[in-house]
Amino acid sequence: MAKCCINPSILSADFANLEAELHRISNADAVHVDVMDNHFVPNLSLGLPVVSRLQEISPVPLDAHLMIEHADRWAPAYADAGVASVTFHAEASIAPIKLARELRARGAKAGLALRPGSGVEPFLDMLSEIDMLLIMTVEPGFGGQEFLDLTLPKIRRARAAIDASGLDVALQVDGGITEDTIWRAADAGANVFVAGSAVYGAEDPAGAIERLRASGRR
Ligand SMILES: O=C(CO)[C@@H](O)[C@H](O)COP(=O)(O)O
Repeated sequence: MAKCCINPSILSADFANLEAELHRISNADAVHVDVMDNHFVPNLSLGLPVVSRLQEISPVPLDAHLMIEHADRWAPAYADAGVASVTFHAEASIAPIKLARELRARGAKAGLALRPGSGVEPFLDMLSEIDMLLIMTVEPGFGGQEFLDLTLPKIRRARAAIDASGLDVALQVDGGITEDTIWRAADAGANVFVAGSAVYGAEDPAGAIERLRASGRR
């Protein structure tokens, strides 16, 4: 695998010491920021003002995952805040191609996310409009869940379509990623991995990132 990017999810971090927590994972490729609105998912996390502040203090680029309704309305502001990669849910967007173009026009990479139960096929014709496809490997909303094996065939189909397209689209997976599951997602074709509990639950988050990389490349 050419790439095995690990993006720790700050949902699992100690929010009281966020700046210190961010510096403990400075060997990560990006930090995955879970934005939840308590409507699209049954959980509430943080919003644009906090993400903007994180943007200022993070030693690595931000990878914002918007688990929010009305993505078309709210996502562009995250690109304007300088977030490197902004991922919105296909299920929360009325015009995903238009939104992806808008994010890119504002200088961000555009990501499209799918819930475990959403098919990938309806979105394969927009691969040229996005920089990353995120296949959720748990039901979005909470950290600490079990990796859903039923998502593996979808990851394989997405990988085949990306390879056939010849486009440089990252394939991200998020949820239940551990040293035991990362290699299976990698084997199916994922190359960007979000890990919350496996990183922040470890005594040495930087070491956990390296162990995940090694397992993802095996
Ligand atoms: O967005 C989500 C869940 O909605 C994920 O980013 C999780 O926060 C990842 O945490 P772990 O499953 O790795 O503990």
